[in-house]
Amino acid sequence: MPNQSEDKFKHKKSVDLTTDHNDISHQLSIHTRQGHNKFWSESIFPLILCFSCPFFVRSIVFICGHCHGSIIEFFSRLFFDQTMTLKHVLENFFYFQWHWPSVIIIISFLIYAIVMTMILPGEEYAGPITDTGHVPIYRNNGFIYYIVSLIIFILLTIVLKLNHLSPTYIYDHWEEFLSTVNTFAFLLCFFVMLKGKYMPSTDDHRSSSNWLTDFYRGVELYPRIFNIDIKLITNCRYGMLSWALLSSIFCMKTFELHGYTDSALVTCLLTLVYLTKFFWWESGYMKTMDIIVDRAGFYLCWGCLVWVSGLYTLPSYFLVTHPNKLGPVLTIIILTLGFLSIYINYDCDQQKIDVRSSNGQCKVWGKPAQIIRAKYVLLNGKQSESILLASGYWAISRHFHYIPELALAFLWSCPCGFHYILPYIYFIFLYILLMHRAHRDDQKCRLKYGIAWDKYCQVVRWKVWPGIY
Ligand SMILES: NC(=O)C1=CN([C@@H]2O[C@H](COP(=O)(O)OP(=O)(O)OC[C@H]3O[C@@H](n4cnc5c(N)ncnc54)[C@H](OP(=O)(O)O)[C@@H]3O)[C@@H](O)[C@H]2O)C=CC1
Ligand SMILES: CC(C)CCC[C@@H](C)[C@H]1CC[C@H]2C3=CC=C4C[C@@H](O)CC[C@]4(C)[C@H]3CC[C@]12C
Repeated sequence: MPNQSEDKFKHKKSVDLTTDHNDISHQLSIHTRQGHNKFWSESIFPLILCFSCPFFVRSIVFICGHCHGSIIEFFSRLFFDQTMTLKHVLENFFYFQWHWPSVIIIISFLIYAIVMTMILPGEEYAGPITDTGHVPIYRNNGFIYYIVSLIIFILLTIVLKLNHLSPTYIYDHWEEFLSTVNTFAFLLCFFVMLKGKYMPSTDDHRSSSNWLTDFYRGVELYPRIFNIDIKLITNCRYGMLSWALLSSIFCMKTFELHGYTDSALVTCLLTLVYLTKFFWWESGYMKTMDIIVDRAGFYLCWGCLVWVSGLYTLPSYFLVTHPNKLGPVLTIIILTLGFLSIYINYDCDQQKIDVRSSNGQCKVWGKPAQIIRAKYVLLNGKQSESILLASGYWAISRHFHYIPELALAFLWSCPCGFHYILPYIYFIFLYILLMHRAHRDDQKCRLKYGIAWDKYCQVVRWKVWPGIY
């Protein structure tokens, strides 16, 4: 049920589409909250997250490396073991380090990502028009970038092996590596914030007097330096590729230590196929909430550099020290269900893209697409129209695509077994993130489309889980 404050905006004719979810909640808060609540959401909340997230990622690695993957052991050592005091933990955990080999790897990787993004061929495509009338232009070379990068990685691994070296060096120095990425990511976010405040690339920016808010949420929607799109680099070209490479490196390390291990292979394969799907659909990703709604700040940039490296790779990382034997039957079952989840998730995103690119003149599951034409007004007064698909997956629930996404996260974590909760932290995080995202997206669409969205909600009642939520 929409709440009262949402109702106020239901028939709002003009919606600031440059705003993000935080701005939407900000608009709502004008009507519902008092100043001291704003102080919490704009100062205390970002401050807590900027401190606790790095600490959280670091703790997870520490638990894997020093507490046998057991959260209970971590806390019992913390409270009852004299050799590990809270002071020791905090000293080690606030980790702004420069580990020089890691610095070289990170900078080289970043330069590689930027150069390849610039030189690889691909047709130009446009992102959605912003409220200020800006149309971001990208080159569609994500998939070729991913494939070329994997080939280079394989060749590099062979060369390193011939010289008695291995990319698993990164696993061996994972704590230093992650600390260095963390330092680097904080510096980058600070730089991106300053750039947004003093030299914004487009008019789609929102700066406040509160630097904490600006640091956490970001200032610019489409920051570019020498025409290089920062969000494309951090989210896709660095973030997603590093996820694929790190999962491969952790799988290689498991093989180095324990020989062939089916559990590590299953997790790695599912991750690689999922990320292949991601890069295939990258131009679709550049039209999602992360890009058109969320600005470049700590949440997105630090998240894609550190949170993804530390938390999204956790099942593969955990398997290095906790390998399992699945056997051929379980291997085949998990792989089949995993590939099916990836396919359904992709198909669902694709249905939406197809219906919009054909202006509603396409078939969905063999029948003419059921659509709702939703009008909205940009801040500059111009009227625009979008198509809402009300058949296929989009008739089952309004965010049905999150279900296969969650199923997959569970499937690539379950080779870790069920003795420890740690490898499921990604799954738990994703569950919370997606349920909250479904809510945020509903708010955003209601503000944008008004009655048309309500009409869609009447046809499709459920947010995510049919019959439940
Ligand atoms: N692993 C991870 O950490 C995460 C993965 N994901 C994955 O990323 C992908 C994209 O997800 P996400 O960014 O959340 O969502 P999307 O941005 O792709 O989808 C939501 C948007 O689609 C449009 N829309 C909503 N309903 C309809 C409809 N019925 N017909 C047509 N368009 C509609 C609206 O945008 P508009 O303004 O254009 O109308 C809405 O804001 C998914 O596959 C998801 O599973 C997502 C989050 C986290
Ligand atoms: C507490 C935090 C600092 C949280 C940071 C969260 C971000 C790192 C993630 C938020 C949304 C995530 C993503 C959205 C959609 C995606 C498409 C999918 O196909 C691949 C993954 C991803 C790009 C994913 C990546 C991490 C987030 C940006």
